[in-house]
This record gives sequence, structure tokens and C-alpha cells, in this order.
Amino acid sequence: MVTVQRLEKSFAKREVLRALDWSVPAGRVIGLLGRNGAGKTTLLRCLLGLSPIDGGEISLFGVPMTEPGGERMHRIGFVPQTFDLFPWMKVRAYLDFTAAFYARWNRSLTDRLLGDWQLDPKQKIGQLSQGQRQKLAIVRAIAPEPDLLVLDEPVASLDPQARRAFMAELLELMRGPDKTVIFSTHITADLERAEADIALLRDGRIQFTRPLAELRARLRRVVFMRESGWSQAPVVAGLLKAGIKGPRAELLVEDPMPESLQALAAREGATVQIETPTLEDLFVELA
Ligand SMILES: Nc1ncnc2c1ncn2[C@@H]1O[C@H](COP(=O)(O)OP(=O)(O)OP(=O)(O)O)[C@@H](O)[C@H]1O
Repeated sequence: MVTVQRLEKSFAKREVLRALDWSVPAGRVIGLLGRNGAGKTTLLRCLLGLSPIDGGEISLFGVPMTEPGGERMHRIGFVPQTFDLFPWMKVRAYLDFTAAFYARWNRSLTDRLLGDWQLDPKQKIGQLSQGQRQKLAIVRAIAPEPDLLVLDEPVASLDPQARRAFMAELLELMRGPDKTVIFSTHITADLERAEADIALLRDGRIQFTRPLAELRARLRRVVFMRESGWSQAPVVAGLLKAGIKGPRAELLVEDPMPESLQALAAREGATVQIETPTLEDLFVELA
């Protein structure tokens, strides 16, 4: 669905994306994670052709972005982080106006969502709250029934009820072998709800794209404890990250092997514990 090869993007002298490779298969919901400033918005904008790239190649639906993109745009929905367009337009007029640009437009869906999400078709966009505006941006993005839906922190301004309703709606609409959703978020509960694949953006690259369930099943926190402390953390098979906090050496490990960890602890004069981190802890450590 999306293929990125050696993508480079800098602002002035700040390198944001560095030789980034990424392949997103069709039929998946991908949660794009990374710290503030990691480059998530930049990456999403490059994918959609909204931001010029400095190097590398991007293909959508198997077609290089360098090809003319008229067809492609009908198959893409995008919800930007902020939505400040057309403050003078009324909600209904805005949707009708936008519909004219698309080959497909599901009017009954927009009507239902306006009702469900309590958006008044007669209200001016400029008078909507931030959260209402975000809802409108979401309605607008999914009405063309896109094959690829890209959302940049779509739920940041939504209240918990609206977030839940939105995620449910999104998953229902985008279910199907040819539909793909990529959304950036800091809210780990939403990723759990979506049973998303997690793509982690760090140091200008996608470090991995893996199903959430797999990360949850395989990653563990391993804690070695020793009163005399540690000059460096023990090195074990499957080590992803290590840190030292006083007597504790805390390791994030993939598929830890309890017996060899016990043996290592005995050799080091330490005790060892294997813990299951919460999803949020996991991301704090990985990002
Ligand atoms: N138009 C721009 N001009 C200059 N620098 C920019 C521009 N847009 C982004 N940057 C820089 O690029 C880096 C990545 O920004 P980006 O908005 O992509 O991060 P992000 O991961 O989406 O962050 P957040 O989680 O805070 O939304 C930041 O250091 C930012 O300052």
C-alpha cells in the first residue's frame, strides 16, 4: 500500500528523516508512534505529497509519487493535526463543496456521522470547538471511502466518549483487505482498541512495524538487583534497551530466557525479576 525507500527530509540544517525505509501492507491499521518532534507529522505529510522530500522514493498503491497523482488523491483520506480552513463556511456547505472533488462520496455516512457526533450542519466552521472541528475533519476524510486513510493525531482534541466512538467507527469503515489506516497518536489505549500494528519512529527512521499483540507477548522488563549497583547493565540475548537506576539494572528484552537470566544473576551476585510492562511503559521505554 505504501512503500518508502531511503526517504530524506530536513528543515534548514535539521535532519528529521534519515534514509527512512518503510513498507505498509494493505489491510492493516498502523499506529505511528514517536516522541514529540520525532517527525511523525513530517513523515505523514511527505507520504501524501504535501511536503517536498529531499531524497528517496515513495510509492502509494504501487505507483511512484513522481507520477501524476489525480487518480491517487481519490483513494486517500487525510485528517491533519489542525484544521483551520474555511471558517466562514457552514458545516453542510463545506461537506457539499468538498464532495464535488471526489469520485466517491458517501452522503448517507456523512449525514449519520453528523447526527451521531452532534455536529450541527448549519453551524459555521469558525464557531466550532477544536474537538468539533476535528470531528468534521474526520467526517470529511472518510466520506470518500478512501483505501488509505492517514490521520495525524486524530483524537487529540476528542473527549473519551468521542474517541471511543471514533475508533469504533474507523475500524468498522476501514475493515477490509484493501483498506489501510495510518494514524499517529500518543494515546496508547486507542492503539489497544484498534489492535494496531505499531510503527515506531525514532532517530529519523522507522525502527520496526509489528503487531501490538506480538510486542505485548514478547517484550518483558528484566530487572537485576544488586546492592553494590552497576557500572554497566548486563548484556543478555534479545536486549532492546538498558538503563541503570541505583541498585536496579532495568532491561527491555525480547523473548527473555528465564534460566539463563537466573544463571547470569547468580554469576553477578544479583537477583532477577521478569515483569510484564504496561503498554504505556513499553512505549515510554522504546520511544
Ligand atoms: N515547517 C517546518 N520548518 C522547520 N522545522 C520544522 C517544520 N516542520 C517540522 N519541523 C521540525 O521537524 C521536527 C519534526 O516535527 P514533526 O512535527 O514532524 O514532529 P512530530 O513527531 O509530529 O511531533 P509531535 O508529536 O509533537 O506532533 C521538529 O524538530 C520540528 O521542529
